[in-house]
Amino acid sequence: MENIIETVDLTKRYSKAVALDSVSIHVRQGEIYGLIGKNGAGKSTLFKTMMGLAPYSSGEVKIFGDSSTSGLNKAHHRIGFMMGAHFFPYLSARENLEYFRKLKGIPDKTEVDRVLKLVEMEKVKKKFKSFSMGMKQRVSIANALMGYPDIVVLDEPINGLDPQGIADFRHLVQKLNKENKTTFMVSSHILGELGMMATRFGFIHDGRLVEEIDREVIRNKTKEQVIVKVSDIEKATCLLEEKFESIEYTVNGDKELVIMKMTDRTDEIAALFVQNDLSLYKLDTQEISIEDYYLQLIAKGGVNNV
Ligand SMILES: Nc1ncnc2c1ncn2[C@@H]1O[C@H](COP(=O)(O)OP(=O)(O)OP(=O)(O)O)[C@@H](O)[C@H]1O
Repeated sequence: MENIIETVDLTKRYSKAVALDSVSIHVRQGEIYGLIGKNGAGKSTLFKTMMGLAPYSSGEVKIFGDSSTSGLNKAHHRIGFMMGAHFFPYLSARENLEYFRKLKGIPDKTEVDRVLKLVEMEKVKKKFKSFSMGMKQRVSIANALMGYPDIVVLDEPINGLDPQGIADFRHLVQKLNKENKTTFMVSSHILGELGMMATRFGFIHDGRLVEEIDREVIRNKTKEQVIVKVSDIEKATCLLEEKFESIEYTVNGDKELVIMKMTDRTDEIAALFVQNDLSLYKLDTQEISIEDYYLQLIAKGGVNNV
């Protein structure tokens, strides 16, 4: 698959802070790319530099394979972008979107109705200022979808949505991705929700992209853990290292071991501990959540052997 958005060693410094530190992302055509990071990780800065709204200190931004200023200007017109929900307070959703339709030069007058229906806001008549946070987000998402953009970039679109709104949003993104082949790039600090939606992830932490990974690859990696609770963790790890060459494990607390890629050898592990007089309180295989995967990744500074 072709990279539709790419950054090469993109670095952005504010006077003191390094907001982006040599970030190289690769968003491929047709995917739903989840950009995951805590508050302050650099997600908004990445979007702003990608969209030409903030200058960067060094590196390169390429959209549709073009990094020239004129190429990027053209590309930005093919991207629906949402960052916050900033609209005229005394206008309705329809009036606000009508304003942006004209501003964006979209000739089709039915477009406002189409996108309002997509976010289930077509019947709302009241003014923007009296909207709930979730309604504001919906209008903002609708605005990004106007004009059938090839790429839709959404900065924290889930913020303020209730659980039903989050589920609706997920279905909408998946539907547009499938039916219109729209590429999505969506950021969030709530990984659980994007975990159910994105086909690929970029994990960003302290301005660095720590990993880019397909959902399927994470799924395979997170399937293979054996969780062991045992009376003497130190002895258990010594036994494991003696018996199994290049075993990978982490220790949770003082009594739980998480052993990677050994789900087919649980009998041997149990026998090893019992024969060496260890009390085995638990031996289980489990799939870890993408959230746990991410937390482990961050804890290890970006190298995950899960
Ligand atoms: N205009 C600015 N001037 C100085 N520092 C800034 C500015 N904008 C962002 N930063 C800093 O850059 C870093 C990245 O911020 P950014 O807003 O991109 O993070 P984020 O991942 O989008 O988080 P959030 O979800 O909280 O917005 C932070 O340390 C932030 O304080």
